[in-house]
Formats: sequence, C-alpha cells, structure tokens
Amino acid sequence: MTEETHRPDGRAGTLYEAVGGTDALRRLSNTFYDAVLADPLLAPVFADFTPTHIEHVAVWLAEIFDGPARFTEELGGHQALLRAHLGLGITEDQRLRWMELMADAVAKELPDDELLRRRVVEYFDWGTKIARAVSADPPGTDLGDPGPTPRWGWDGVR
Ligand code: HEM
Repeated sequence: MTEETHRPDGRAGTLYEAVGGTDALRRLSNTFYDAVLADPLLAPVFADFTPTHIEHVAVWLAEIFDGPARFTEELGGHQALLRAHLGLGITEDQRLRWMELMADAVAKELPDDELLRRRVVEYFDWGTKIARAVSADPPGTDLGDPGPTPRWGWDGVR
C-alpha cells in the first residue's frame, strides 16, 4: 500500500495537478477578476488594477497548490504577497464578496470534483482572512520574515 492510500481522502498528487495546472489557474484568475472589476463593493479596492495582476495571482496559486515556485523565484515570494495588501483596509463585507465571486469562478473553471473544489475554497477562506488582517496595517509596515510561501494540499496547509 502506498502512503496515499492511508490518507482519509485517499488522494494522491498535488492540488496543482488536480486543478489542471497553470492554464486552469489563469482561467480561474481571469474569470474572477472580470467579476471583481464589475462589482460595486470590490471595484474601488482594485482602483490601481492592471492586467499583470491576473497573471501574478495565477502564478501565486500555482505555488500555493504545490506547483512550480515561480512566485518565490520571480515575484518576491511570501513577503511581497503580504506587502501587496498593506493599507487596503479590506472590510469583512468585501472579504465575503471576494469569497462569493471566487466560489462562482471555481464552479465555472475548475474540474467538477467536490473535494477538490472544497479544498481550493478552504484555501481562499484562509488566505483572505490573512489578506484582510494585513490590510489593516499601513503601506510600508515591517512584516518581519513571514517564512516561505505556504503550500496547500489535500489535508490543508503544511
Ligand atoms: C487568498 C486570498 C488572496 C490572494 C491569493 C491574493 C493574491 C494577490 C496577489 C498575488 C497580488 C499581487 C498582484 C500583483 O503583483 O500584481 C495581490 C494584490 C492585491 N490584492 Fe489580493 N489576494 C487575496 C485576497 C485579497 C482580498 C480579500 C482583497 C480585497 C478584497 C485583495 C485585494 C488586492 C488588491 C487591491 C491588490 C493590489 C492590486 C494591484 O496590484 O493594483 N486581495 N493579491
């Protein structure tokens, strides 16, 4: 028996592979930001949005879900991700709307696999709470060393 067959959910491989790799994450990001920019509660938060944002989010998600570590290698890693949210003053209503639009995008763009979708949405719930907490601090706040980019698997964060 392999180690994987002892897991409660019995899944092998990474979430990155299960979602369909970087192309699927790019489609997810694209669909999500189309909705965000059309949303009256979220659009003002994204006033400085540029299309590179879509690609950077896809690259971040690839790394989080155990794919290539390109965000760490090319885009400043965990520290840069956290710093991008400083000063945004995200409210709980905005966080919940973000989650709602992301759940819609997940349902539209990711494979029809209930456990996979649940794990992905759980990551977003965890991540948006961190983004909201960080957003209460002003731009330039010293965040110390946040450690490496987290990895999210079939059993949650590692
Ligand atoms: C798991 C949750 C989240 C992830 C993975 C995420 C990911 C990212 C990434 C990768 C960037 C940098 C983009 C770049 O370099 O261009 C970024 C910036 C940003 N995020 Fe998030 N984010 C999350 C939650 C949120 C939430 C809840 C909000 C607000 C409701 C938010 C608002 C923003 C804004 C306004 C920026 C700056 C956009 C810009 O470049 O103009 N994020 N986020």
